[in-house]
Amino acid sequence: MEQYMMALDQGTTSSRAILFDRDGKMVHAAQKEFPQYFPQPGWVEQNANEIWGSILAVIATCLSEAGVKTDQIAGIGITNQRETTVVWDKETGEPVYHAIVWQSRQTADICEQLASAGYDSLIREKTGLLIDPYFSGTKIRWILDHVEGVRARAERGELLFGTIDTWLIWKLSGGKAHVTDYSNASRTMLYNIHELKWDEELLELLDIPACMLPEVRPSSEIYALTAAYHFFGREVPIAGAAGDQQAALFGQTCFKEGMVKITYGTGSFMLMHTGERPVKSEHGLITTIAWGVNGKVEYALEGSVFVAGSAVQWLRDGLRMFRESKDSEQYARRVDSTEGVYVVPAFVGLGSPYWNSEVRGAVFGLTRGTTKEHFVRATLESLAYQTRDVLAVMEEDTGYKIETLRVDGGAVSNSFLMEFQSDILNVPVERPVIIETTALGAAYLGGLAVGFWKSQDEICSKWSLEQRFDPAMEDEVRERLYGGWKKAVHAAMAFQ
Ligand SMILES: Nc1ncnc2c1ncn2[C@@H]1O[C@H](COP(=O)(O)OP(=O)(O)O)[C@@H](O)[C@H]1O
Ligand SMILES: O=P(O)(O)OC[C@H](O)CO
Repeated sequence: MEQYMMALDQGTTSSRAILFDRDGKMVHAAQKEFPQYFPQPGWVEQNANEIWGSILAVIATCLSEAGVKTDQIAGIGITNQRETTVVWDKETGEPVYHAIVWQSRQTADICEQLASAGYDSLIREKTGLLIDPYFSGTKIRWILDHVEGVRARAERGELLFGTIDTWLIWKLSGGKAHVTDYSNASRTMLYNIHELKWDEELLELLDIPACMLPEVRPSSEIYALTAAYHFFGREVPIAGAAGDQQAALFGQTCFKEGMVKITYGTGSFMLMHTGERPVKSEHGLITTIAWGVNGKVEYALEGSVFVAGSAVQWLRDGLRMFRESKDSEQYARRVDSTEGVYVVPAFVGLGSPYWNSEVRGAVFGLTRGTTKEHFVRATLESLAYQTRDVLAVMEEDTGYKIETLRVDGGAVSNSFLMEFQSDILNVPVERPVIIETTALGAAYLGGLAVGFWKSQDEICSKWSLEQRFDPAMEDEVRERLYGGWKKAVHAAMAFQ
């Protein structure tokens, strides 16, 4: 009977279960969206039980639609929206508060205090990160400070913290395993990425009890078996985990130093593999752990853009400009340019390379002649401009000239976006056959641990190109357009 690896990809807006065969081909996928909560401007929350429910639903749907039995699943790999923070009771399994999502700005005050007390370089040195509400540490602190009775319960050892990987592994294993992997730990602002341990000084600084924290393990290893009674009716090895951006780097087989990928999902994230060497950025990128595999921890340099595909969702759901995200392409193609319109989608501030929590979205260059088509095109173009902001500083920080860019994630099926991306970077863009690279990376990590695949070399041979987009824009046009974007971003930042 044919065997498969199952990837569980728990993203910001939806959960997916995807089956992969030994050739790394997608056999079947099931996907389910779940609710988002916006309790105050700039806050983004989710319900961890609803996330768990969506995972159970996609597992069941995927297996039944594919006609695959549980004894055909060799193992499970997990990948997740990163930084999103859950705190729950270890006896009842009940979360004490909503999951605070990575995009949420509700800890801006705590960050402000840390920055004005001068902790910037200490945090940078130990964790590779900047002080920003993005990371989990201040989100845990916020829950301990704001939810009644929670601090005392945490100090008595009754509560557990986890990012979404940890929460899912804990639930899948019936509460047996409280673990995370190196890549997820490196997003908490509490983990020392050089000494590979939770950092006591940072825990003290944020007043977070160490007993809440999960054990940190490699990204490819059997953490636990699924609790048979739950749903599989069988004990299936949970054999790999990585944050979604690191999993995408793995799925794109960027195993060599200097290789780069960008994933366009809710946000967009460019990661360069830097080998066993953590590279420090001078220009607003962050240093992160790529994964721990084969007894080795490897690092990446990352540019994190908070709003990418979610700007397209905003056009769709907020402004009701079209029914489906993919319709954005036909509107954008109906005009030859935006005629000077720029959209700066800074809905939750700006991440790399600006790191500005206060700035909000803006539109520039409107005239009486501006149409929906210009507006849609300007929004798609903003995704490409943000990528250029990040790529430019990544080249400066590493000294590498980026020759090609591997792309993946929901929005890369938009060929207009890919053409414009290549034009504005003046770099060829390569779209692989499998754009669900995040899930593929998780399957690979899990599959290596259970012997479904033998080695990273074997995996490398499975990457295949679907389409390459070569730059075709004149230099003068490229620089004029990009110059307009820089002016628009700076004008948006001036309006605070
Ligand atoms: N053809 C398209 N053009 C532009 N954006 C798209 C297209 N298809 C999907 N998207 C956007 O991509 C995002 C979904 O990508 P996905 O990788 O599933 O995200 P996530 O993992 O963050 O939930 C959505 O924000 C959606 O608006
Ligand atoms: O949900 P995505 O794919 O945009 O990924 C979110 C990131 O992991 C946030 O750090």
